[in-house]
Amino acid sequence: MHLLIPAAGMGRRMGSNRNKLLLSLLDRPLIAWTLEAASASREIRWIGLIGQPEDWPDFEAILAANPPSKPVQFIQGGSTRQESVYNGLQELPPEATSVLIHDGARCLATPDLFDRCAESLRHCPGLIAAIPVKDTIKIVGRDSQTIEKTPDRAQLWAAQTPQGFEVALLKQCHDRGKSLGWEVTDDAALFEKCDLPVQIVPGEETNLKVTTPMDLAIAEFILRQQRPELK
Ligand SMILES: Nc1ccn([C@@H]2O[C@H](COP(=O)(O)OP(=O)(O)OP(=O)(O)O)[C@@H](O)[C@H]2O)c(=O)n1
Ligand SMILES: C[C@](O)(CO)[C@H](O)COP(=O)(O)O
Repeated sequence: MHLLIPAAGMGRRMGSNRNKLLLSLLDRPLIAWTLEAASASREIRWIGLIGQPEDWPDFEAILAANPPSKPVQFIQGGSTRQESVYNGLQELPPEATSVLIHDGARCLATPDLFDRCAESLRHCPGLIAAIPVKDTIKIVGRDSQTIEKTPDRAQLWAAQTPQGFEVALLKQCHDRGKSLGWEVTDDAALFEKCDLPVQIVPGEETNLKVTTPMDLAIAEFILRQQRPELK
């Protein structure tokens, strides 16, 4: 299985002046944890690491400190996550028929989650890891003040990554999105817009996306629970 890791963001919501994936989480840069989990997955055979060229020397140093058990190719990122994944798809080796896409910022995903997604992708054209929403969610008017409605929680799932797709279909969806100016925050949304089915794979409650400084503190807490030897 081929894996693309979008890692070309800035981390504006982190308030950082550099890519948040290079910030420290315990004793290592955040992206090192993501790479370690992908490397430990039995199913992943090749990793495309999508980044901004100014971060490549840091990525090289991270890989040199913990050499992964599979090839890693650097791919130039775009100005949005959507563009970065588009670039990644163009650089997949020709033999890649299916692909998993996993945010570099979801650094607590386990090797087992990668393996379960890869296995499920043998039986469907598109999937995402997701978990049922715990909160009651309100749809609020554009004034950000008044509730318009309360959707049925039984139908609400929080989207995570990995997300996985047949490469040919995902490329078609990205091409269509690009030509029609669609702006989406995940790849499943492109599949949905093209009326293609996306299956749910049970995600992990601990598979948070490190977006804000508070997420970084929570990720550190979870990592200490998962890896008691690091305490
Ligand atoms: N141009 C971009 C923007 C984002 N990403 C990646 O997409 C994932 C999810 O994005 P997000 O958490 O929003 O990261 P940032 O864009 O860095 O954060 P922010 O939106 O706060 O600036 C991250 O692994 C990020 O590196 C990317 O590859 N290319
Ligand atoms: C792909 C994703 O992680 C699923 O939860 C998320 O949509 C990324 O979006 P963001 O807007 O970059 O946080």
